[in-house]
Amino acid sequence: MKKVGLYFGTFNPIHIGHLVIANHMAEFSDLDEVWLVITPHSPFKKKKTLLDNNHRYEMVYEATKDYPKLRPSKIEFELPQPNYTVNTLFHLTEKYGADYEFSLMMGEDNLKGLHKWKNYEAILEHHKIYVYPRISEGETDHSFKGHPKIIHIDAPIMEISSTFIRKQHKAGKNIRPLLPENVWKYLDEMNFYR
Ligand SMILES: Nc1ncnc2c1ncn2[C@@H]1O[C@H](COP(=O)(O)OP(=O)(O)OP(=O)(O)O)[C@@H](O)[C@H]1O
Ligand SMILES: O=C(O)c1ccc[n+]([C@@H]2O[C@H](COP(=O)([O-])O)[C@@H](O)[C@H]2O)c1
Repeated sequence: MKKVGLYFGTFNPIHIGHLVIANHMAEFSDLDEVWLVITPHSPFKKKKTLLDNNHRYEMVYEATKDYPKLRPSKIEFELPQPNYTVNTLFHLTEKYGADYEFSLMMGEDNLKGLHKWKNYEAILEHHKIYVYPRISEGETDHSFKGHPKIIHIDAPIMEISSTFIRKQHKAGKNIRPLLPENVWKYLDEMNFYR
């Protein structure tokens, strides 16, 4: 059974911070593959500046096509919105559970908010969570400290965000090195975030 790490995000757009983390997890943990799941509508985020699902998918596809262990996933496109991760995990397990063991991947920042996620107890009961370091404020809930299903992986810290990229690109700054080259080309040709 293949071990798959699910990396959920809006990827608006995907940047090298995402790619470094996804590759690090695929190479340096016991995961066999990482699937980057493009979320149409993240529960705590406004949809305002969000690019169309298929454009975000296309950029994730372009970023990962030369990496055999990384795969873009459209699975949430057909599920109800906002997209609660517990529903997606249930759906994926029903569909592919015979061949794949699914775990979650998230930064330490997101772990600090996990107790606010829908049915997070059910998520932890059935799945492992791989956590990478991220600079952030606040404390991790004490029940998550030393939790047997929460696995810390020491990946590099890259403080880049899609918000920064969108904003600075709009302001006419050169943000090209922060994006995989194919993603930059697509974004530039399509005139996104202008
Ligand atoms: N530079 C980074 N290093 C590690 N993890 C990141 C980085 N940027 C985002 N993430 C994490 O990757 C996941 C997917 O990222 P997502 O596209 O949703 O966020 P983002 O890049 O912070 O976007 P935005 O700025 O639009 O909110 C999230 O869990 C987010 O916390
Ligand atoms: O299921 C939930 O309640 C839930 C709440 C917040 C976030 N998530 C997932 O976490 C991913 C990253 O969230 P965000 O807001 O940091 O982009 C997002 O794409 C969702 O899939 C899930």
